[in-house]
Amino acid sequence: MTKPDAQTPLKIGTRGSPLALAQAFETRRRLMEAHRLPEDAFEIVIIKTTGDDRAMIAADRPLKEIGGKGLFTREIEDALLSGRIDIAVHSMKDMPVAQPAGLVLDCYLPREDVRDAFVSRDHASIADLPAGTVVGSSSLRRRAQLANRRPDLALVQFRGNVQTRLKKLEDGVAAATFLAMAGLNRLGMSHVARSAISPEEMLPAVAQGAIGIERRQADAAANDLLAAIHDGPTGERLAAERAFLAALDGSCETPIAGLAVHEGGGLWLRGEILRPDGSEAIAGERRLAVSDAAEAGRDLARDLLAQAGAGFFDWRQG
Ligand SMILES: NCc1[nH]cc(CCC(=O)O)c1CC(=O)O
Repeated sequence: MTKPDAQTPLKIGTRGSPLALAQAFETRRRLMEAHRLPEDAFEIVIIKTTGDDRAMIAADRPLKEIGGKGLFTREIEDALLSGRIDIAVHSMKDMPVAQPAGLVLDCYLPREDVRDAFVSRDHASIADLPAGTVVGSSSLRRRAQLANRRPDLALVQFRGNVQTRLKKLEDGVAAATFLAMAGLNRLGMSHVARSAISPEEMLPAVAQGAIGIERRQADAAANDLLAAIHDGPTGERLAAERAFLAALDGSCETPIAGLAVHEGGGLWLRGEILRPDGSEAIAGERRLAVSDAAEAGRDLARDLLAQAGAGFFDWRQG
């Protein structure tokens, strides 16, 4: 394998937010350690995405209204395909279940904490929130789950990167919000979390806490480099979760939660779908062999869809 060096560094593409950069640095560190390469064998290339711009302009609108998940990945994938970058670092929870032709996304770093963090100055947990408290979140899943569990609370849209959202809390736009524990940990900001929310209370997003690294299918050198830092157990968990998501035709208009954990040599997969207003939630689980991840994920999705019945997805037309 031809290894990258200072003359021909491996170009690592990433968005420019502090969290995205922390993820790119972690990827570089793991590649340096696995291959005994110096830092200058890598170049971090920041790719500005349409999503970053539009999110800035329309900070108070739901993501689906400004163009959805793909907005944040399209330019990065174009940069990969054109050769401007060699690998791309992503939060797996933001990634569609299928990649464009010519690209592969099968390298995952060891997963961080999968839980959501409860963030608030005055309150210790969701249970601690008085009726009528204003909670900020623009995540369809978190909004639906909170409305389902606590219909007595008020929700406001709350988007932007971690720093922006914390500023909004400080400014009193809301009394509490949610962030991924993984993001806070990677930013060295775990102190911001008042408590971690258990998956029993709020099942996290599919792939939450996992970093994925995308490459060109034909790039054998990148394939070899990435194989050394891939975390197999994370791959097994995401295989089940993403099969579940794919079978639900998961778009960012659908509140979906899913989590697989290893248990007794196999996997325990839990899933939940909700109406966006929280008026109905349908949950289920499967215990499965690791080798059955794709089939079991699809099977759980079919089960939840059958329980949901006609009408559950009517809001999709709205
Ligand atoms: N949608 C934004 C996003 N994508 C990934 C993370 C956190 C890190 C992760 O889950 O890996 C976040 C922020 C958040 O939900 O607080």
